[in-house]
Amino acid sequence: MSIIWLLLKASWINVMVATLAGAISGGCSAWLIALINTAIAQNAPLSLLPLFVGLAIVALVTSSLSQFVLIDLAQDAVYRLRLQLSQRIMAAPLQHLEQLGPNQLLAVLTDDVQSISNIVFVIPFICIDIAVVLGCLVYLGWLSGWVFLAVLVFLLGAIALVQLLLSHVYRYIKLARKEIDRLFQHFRTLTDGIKELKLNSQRKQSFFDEDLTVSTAASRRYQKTALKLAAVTSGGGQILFFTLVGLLLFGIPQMIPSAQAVLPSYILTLTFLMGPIQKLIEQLPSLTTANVAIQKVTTMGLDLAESAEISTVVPHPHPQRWYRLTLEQVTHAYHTDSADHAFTLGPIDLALKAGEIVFIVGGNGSGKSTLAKLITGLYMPDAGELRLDGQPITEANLEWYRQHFSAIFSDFFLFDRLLSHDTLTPDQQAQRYLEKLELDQKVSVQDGRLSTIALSQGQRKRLALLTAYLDDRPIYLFDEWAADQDPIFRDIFYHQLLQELKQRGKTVLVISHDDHYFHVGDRLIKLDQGRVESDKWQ
Ligand SMILES: Nc1ncnc2c1ncn2[C@@H]1O[C@H](COP(=O)(O)OP(=O)(O)OP(=O)(O)O)[C@@H](O)[C@H]1O
Repeated sequence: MSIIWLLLKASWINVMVATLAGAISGGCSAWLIALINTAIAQNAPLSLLPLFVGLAIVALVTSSLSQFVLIDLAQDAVYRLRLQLSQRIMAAPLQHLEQLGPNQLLAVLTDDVQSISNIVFVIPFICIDIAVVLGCLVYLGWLSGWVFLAVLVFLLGAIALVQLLLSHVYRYIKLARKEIDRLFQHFRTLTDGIKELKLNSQRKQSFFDEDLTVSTAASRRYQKTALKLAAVTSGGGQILFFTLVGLLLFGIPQMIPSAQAVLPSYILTLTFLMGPIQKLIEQLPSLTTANVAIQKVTTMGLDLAESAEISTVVPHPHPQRWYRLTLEQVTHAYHTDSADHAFTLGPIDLALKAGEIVFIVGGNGSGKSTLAKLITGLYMPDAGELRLDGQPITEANLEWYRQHFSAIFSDFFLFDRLLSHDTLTPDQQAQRYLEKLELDQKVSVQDGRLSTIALSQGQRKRLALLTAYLDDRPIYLFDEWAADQDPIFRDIFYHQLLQELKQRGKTVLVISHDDHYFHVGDRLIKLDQGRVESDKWQ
């Protein structure tokens, strides 16, 4: 049923057009059957030929129209679903996405959307088959009210039985879908942890036997059970169909003697119906899978939409001037399953001035990156307030606020497409920076794209710095940027690049463990267990 809602939401007018065209096509098909019955009874008089040809043409044209409308509708629905989900992911708060984890998001974006897309492909054919079945039922009703009533009672019983079997299919498909989340997690281990797996055969074997095989086997078990139940349902449907034909042939003449005359027409119509009914039954497992997928996508979509940040138009996407950024009693807690190990940052009071080089230091897990995410607006404080030049940062101006920052986190992502806001083209600007970062022998830029990003970690970080330079934001944040640099370039970074940024009026926040270089900062903020332990100007 969810699939119908998906289509109705896409465009109920088109659903109506398709339904009407499908109904006409189904009606014409039923009429054709009636005509064939009449023709057989009357030795096929030629006077019936024009009607026969006309009905066949109308049935074909309306069925094609209905299919075209449904093809557009269904493919548009999947298109919108993909974009809407991606937009919702982009709009969801970072912490919420971190809690969900990449596996769940990927499973929905790939597996579920694919299941929906698969069924959407056959929806037009399913609808035409339904229209033909309904049209024929109307014809059967017209042939004989009593026989139709008997057939209807039988069909309702059969549908209830099929529905019962389907509810079990649904249960197993849901269980199989649950395993998919776990499988995606293992696939990520396979791709991201391949080096570690290759180097440790014991770990590789235990991962393969105890994680990957267990999940894959569970998924196979549930899928097999679901498909076998679906096969039983399909076989049951066929048996029920033959039971109905038998009932009509041998039972009805005993119960309703007057119906004897219409029975040949009934049997012919039901035999004609066998094709569409069989096809409908064959689609049941895919329909059930798609419904489970739609439920998953809807739940995830609603969950993301509920937590979505307010989308705002940023009035000045490249802000340059600011004077004072303050954090007042700001706190942030990570919500984990175990309350004993939950980490809380703050309350923190800080005032940052434009044009400073500020070092944020402290031991592992002291909260430096968490503080960086709060300062850059990636996390909203649980309590307390951020203010930029006295203006409180709320959801309404968060997007604008974030545009003040260019950050390279330790788990940075490198885009190969460059953006530039200068009068120079990105290629010209980037070439200058490539030389400065000693990468011009390795990488070139053409049409705003880097020729390669397959480089060493230190070189990739230099490319990230290049994109940050091109961003040209007023505040730069580097989270352990120099950790992967060779001693010579590390020295260039602390002594030359940071100073150049300062001379250009930029504020630079540097998270660092390089205590040899702490002295190059104007200020040193030391964190310990989520609190500011010391804050010194030097
Ligand atoms: N996504 C997360 N979910 C739950 N807890 C987290 C998450 N990220 C960090 N933490 C917790 O917050 C604490 C502070 O982490 P944070 O990354 O801010 O420290 P850090 O000072 O940057 O450490 P390091 O020097 O090792 O990079 C950690 O001890 C961890 O327990």
